[in-house]
Amino acid sequence: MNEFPQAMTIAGSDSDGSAGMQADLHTFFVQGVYGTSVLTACVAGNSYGIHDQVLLPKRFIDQEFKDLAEDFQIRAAKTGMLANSEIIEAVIENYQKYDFGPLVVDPVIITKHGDFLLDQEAFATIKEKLIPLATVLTPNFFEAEKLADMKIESSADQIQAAKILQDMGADTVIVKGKHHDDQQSEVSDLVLYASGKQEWLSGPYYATDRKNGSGDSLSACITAELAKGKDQEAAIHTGYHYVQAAIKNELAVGHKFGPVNQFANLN
Ligand SMILES: Nc1ncnc2c1ncn2[C@@H]1O[C@H](COP(=O)(O)OP(=O)(O)O)[C@@H](O)[C@H]1O
Ligand SMILES: Cc1ncc(COP(=O)(O)OP(=O)(O)O)c(N)n1
Repeated sequence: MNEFPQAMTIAGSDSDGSAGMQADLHTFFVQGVYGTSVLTACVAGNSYGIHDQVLLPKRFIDQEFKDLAEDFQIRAAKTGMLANSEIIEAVIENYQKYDFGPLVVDPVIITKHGDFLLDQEAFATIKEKLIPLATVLTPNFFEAEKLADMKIESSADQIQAAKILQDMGADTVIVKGKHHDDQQSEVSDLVLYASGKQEWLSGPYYATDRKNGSGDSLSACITAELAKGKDQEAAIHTGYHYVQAAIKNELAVGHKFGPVNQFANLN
């Protein structure tokens, strides 16, 4: 009993299944990990965009954590959409109360199509209270700019932002590369490990409209691998290759901006 690897996503539901909790649970499944979930918010949307959001009350979030803590042996967890300071504080309080293993923090601020999923007033709470709990922090370049309070225009800036975020208390920081220019040939993510070791994970730039949920899939795959007992470096490498395959092998669902293809990683 209870030996099967179990992980937890603390995130919002994205109704079109491309990102958020759905992407996390798809990824856990594909990676052979049992997925549990603490739902923070519900987002109504489809491949054309997001059209409404509803946030869940703290008492319900507290109950979700309590129920999972009492019954499951969760070995790793990740955060996604946390919406505002009240929800972030509730997540931190519960995370510190129970033992859910290492925490992957995906500091979701905005989707790649410009919809905000976090109130601006919550940036300080993420920086001061959530980042210090992160085993692995996975900002995209925009989130890294906001949280490190600097512009990222070069590889040196990517490293500098990672150092600033590590100084806030995260163990390992992945500052994901820019990918917004159809003229670019490569995308490079920078990993700054707790030891100080730096590693560039680079691959081809894919000019596709089917990459919703790329960031969630990366952080969820790292979480799944940590839940299986993999070390950070191995978990990050697996996560990176998982997302590369999911972007490269397009999946035709939805009519506009589709999801990355989690099925590409099924054996
Ligand atoms: N067009 C692309 N071509 C190649 N890799 C990409 C592309 N878009 C995203 N990635 C990769 O997907 C992963 C998630 O990054 P990103 O999309 O920036 O996260 P987020 O969804 O949080 O914005 C990273 O490893 C990044 O390098
Ligand atoms: C409910 C919900 N949570 C998170 C996201 C954003 O997902 P992410 O993978 O970080 O970014 P995109 O690649 O989808 O922009 C979301 N859309 N919905």
